[in-house]
Amino acid sequence: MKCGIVGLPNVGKSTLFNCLSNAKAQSANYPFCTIEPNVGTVSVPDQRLFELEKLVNPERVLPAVVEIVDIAGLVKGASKGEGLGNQFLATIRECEAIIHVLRCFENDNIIHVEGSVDPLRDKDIIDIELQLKDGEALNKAVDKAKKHIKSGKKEDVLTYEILVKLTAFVEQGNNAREFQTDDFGQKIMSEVQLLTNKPILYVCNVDENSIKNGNPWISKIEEMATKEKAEVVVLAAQIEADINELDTFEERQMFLEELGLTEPGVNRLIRKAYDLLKLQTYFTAGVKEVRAWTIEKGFTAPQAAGVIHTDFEKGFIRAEVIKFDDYVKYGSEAKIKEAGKMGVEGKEYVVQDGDIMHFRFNV
Ligand SMILES: Nc1ncnc2c1ncn2[C@@H]1O[C@H](COP(=O)(O)OP(=O)(O)OP(=O)(O)O)[C@@H](O)[C@H]1O
Ligand SMILES: [Mg+2]
Repeated sequence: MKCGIVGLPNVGKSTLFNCLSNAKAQSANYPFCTIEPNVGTVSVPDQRLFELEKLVNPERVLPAVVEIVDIAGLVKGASKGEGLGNQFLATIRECEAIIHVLRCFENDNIIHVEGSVDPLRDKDIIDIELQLKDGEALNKAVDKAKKHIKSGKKEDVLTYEILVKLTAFVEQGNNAREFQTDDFGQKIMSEVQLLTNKPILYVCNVDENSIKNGNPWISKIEEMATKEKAEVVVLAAQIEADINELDTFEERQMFLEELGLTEPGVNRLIRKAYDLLKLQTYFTAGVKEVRAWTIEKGFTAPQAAGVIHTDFEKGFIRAEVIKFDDYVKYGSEAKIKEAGKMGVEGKEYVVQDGDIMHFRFNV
């Protein structure tokens, strides 16, 4: 599961990537600094892990991770191969969700490829390029679907009709994710793997001052995002990157507090990205290791077990489930059992966010 960071050149994508990830990307004040995509894994901050650590006292703690890709900047004409055009778009296609960075900071020393700060205009530039690319893909899909309607099958006719409507919708300058359709339409749409149908989250990259005093662009971006049913995160990538460089936790905390923050803005971003990918967490807790595992929402117990090892899924017998709140309330597995709070669940059980799981299986 990957999240791609997109935006115009020189808006702070690599700076953001560096605050998020252990991998380091080159970030500098010139457009097209990034050419090859940078890939990094990001730990998902989760307070519950700290609480379980206190209770279980394990040898190690492993958080959930998501993969983040820092992509080259996109310019007008990218869909026709301008800038790093097509390569850029291919990388986005491989991502399951998009983080779109919008420059909201003024700084005359940092080149803006459009000559001025206007994040809504910038957003439109990117949207148009992605829509053009989707238009190409859709026209091909329509041609293909047209051949199938000769079969006379109702489903084929419907597919064709939906694709024609969707193509017109996108060609009129809309993102596919806003197309109103039923489940069947959604399925058809997902098969075309459109760039503008990926779930999206906007990052307002502001300066330090805006964190304390606000920034006029934020409300405009929020308004736009509400219409799109997308999420917005406001953060100052440069200052967060600087804070990240500090050696001790105490120092970092002190600087954050000076900004009026209790945690880095990127933590909020990671959690939202995790949500955007429709992911959730369950835990395993033992003396050797307390660990967060990533599953898709709706996974059953055997599917969740399969994330640890395929044998766990194949040989699944049952799962013992403790609710996180019970773990904290009773303090140990023994006491939870005593209180009759350990659930025993079968193959049909749908794992809930925060469940602490033990799997019984044979191979
Ligand atoms: N919030 C911010 N406030 C001030 N300066 C910033 C902020 N975020 C990033 N910058 C500066 O903007 C410049 C461009 O940043 P960065 O290299 O991260 O952009 P990019 O989007 O990755 O660009 P490219 O598309 O060329 O790879 C850097 O000099 C960085 O220090
Ligand atoms: Mg970059």
